[in-house]
Amino acid sequence: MTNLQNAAEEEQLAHFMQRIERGDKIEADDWMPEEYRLTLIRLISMHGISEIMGALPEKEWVPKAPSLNRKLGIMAKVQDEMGHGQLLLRVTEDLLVPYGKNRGDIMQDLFNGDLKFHNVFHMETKTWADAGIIGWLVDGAAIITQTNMLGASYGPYARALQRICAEEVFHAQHGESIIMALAEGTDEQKAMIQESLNRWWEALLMFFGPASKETTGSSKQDLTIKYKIRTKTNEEFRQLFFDKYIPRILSLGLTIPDPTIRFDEESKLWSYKQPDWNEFKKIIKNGGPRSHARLNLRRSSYENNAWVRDALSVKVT
Ligand SMILES: CC(C)(COP(=O)(O)OP(=O)(O)OC[C@H]1O[C@@H](n2cnc3c(N)ncnc32)[C@H](O)[C@@H]1OP(=O)(O)O)[C@@H](O)C(=O)NCCC(=O)NCCSC(=O)Cc1ccccc1
Repeated sequence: MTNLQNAAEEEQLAHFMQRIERGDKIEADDWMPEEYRLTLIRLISMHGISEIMGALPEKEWVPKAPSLNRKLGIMAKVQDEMGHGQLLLRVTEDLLVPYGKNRGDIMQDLFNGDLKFHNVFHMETKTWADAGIIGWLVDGAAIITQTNMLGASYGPYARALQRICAEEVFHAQHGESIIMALAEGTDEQKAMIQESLNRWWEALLMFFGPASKETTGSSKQDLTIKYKIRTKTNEEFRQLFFDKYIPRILSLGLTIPDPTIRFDEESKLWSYKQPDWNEFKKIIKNGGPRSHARLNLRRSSYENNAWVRDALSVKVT
């Protein structure tokens, strides 16, 4: 590369960073550095595919919901999550244009194990309380990370998140309503929530990702903050989750399954028992209790529906 080309590229990059600094929205066909494009592809494809895989744990409870109203509610939620996934895969597809890849390739990356989905969706849903905990606390956690990105520098993602976040608020209310009904129920129902919370607690802490790269060997937090895709670190998100949900959990008479957890008045931070990050690494490499079953289900429904994609892609002359 000549000195002239180098200088032109540096100027282009400086101009891009000025746009980021002054809060411009970057659009799909604007020039962007490859690092920015790859950061977005990694984040949004994982988010999108997690929404799709995230519909499966609750889908298992559609036939077993305890009333018709609950069945309608959980079915609507499952549909919404699949819709979020489709929307986000479309946003990713535009970013993939220079690499000649599309949504089908993202799905293949999932099946090949090259694309991860969020740790919580590898877990079992053993009881109806699990359906409530997912809506109340997993969606609650998702609202914390996703509302932080409503102002993201990448316009198409920020706009998609407006709709997604609005719907996630309904999902959290749906989950809260399941939990409130159980909390006002029999001793057995109350025990069911506590047992579910005990099993989900570690997964909920892991949801926000490790605090630093020492845990997994890599962290993209600095990049997403540098490019103003988000403003807070993984640990700041986890602390916001504690601030919001610990008082609510305790007010229902439940116990946090961590006897060491406490709020430090001086630092204004919660100290808590770290989840098992080695287990986290295993789960996100598709070694969780339901990873294979859910991937198999996704693969077979993708294959069974191939005829619909084929029919839609036929050009009528
Ligand atoms: C903040 C964070 C969660 C993590 O920050 P990052 O910058 O991504 O991570 P960082 O670089 O610090 O980590 C180092 C390494 O660890 C990986 N890793 C980290 N955490 C996880 C994890 N939890 N699970 C698995 N892997 C994780 C990470 O990829 C990286 O791996 P690499 O080295 O690249 O191979 C971010 O992904 C985010 O905001 N995402 C957008 C929102 C979103 O996706 N929402 C969730 C889905 S929607 C939802 O829930 C709604 C719903 C509810 C109910 C039912 C259905 C649907």
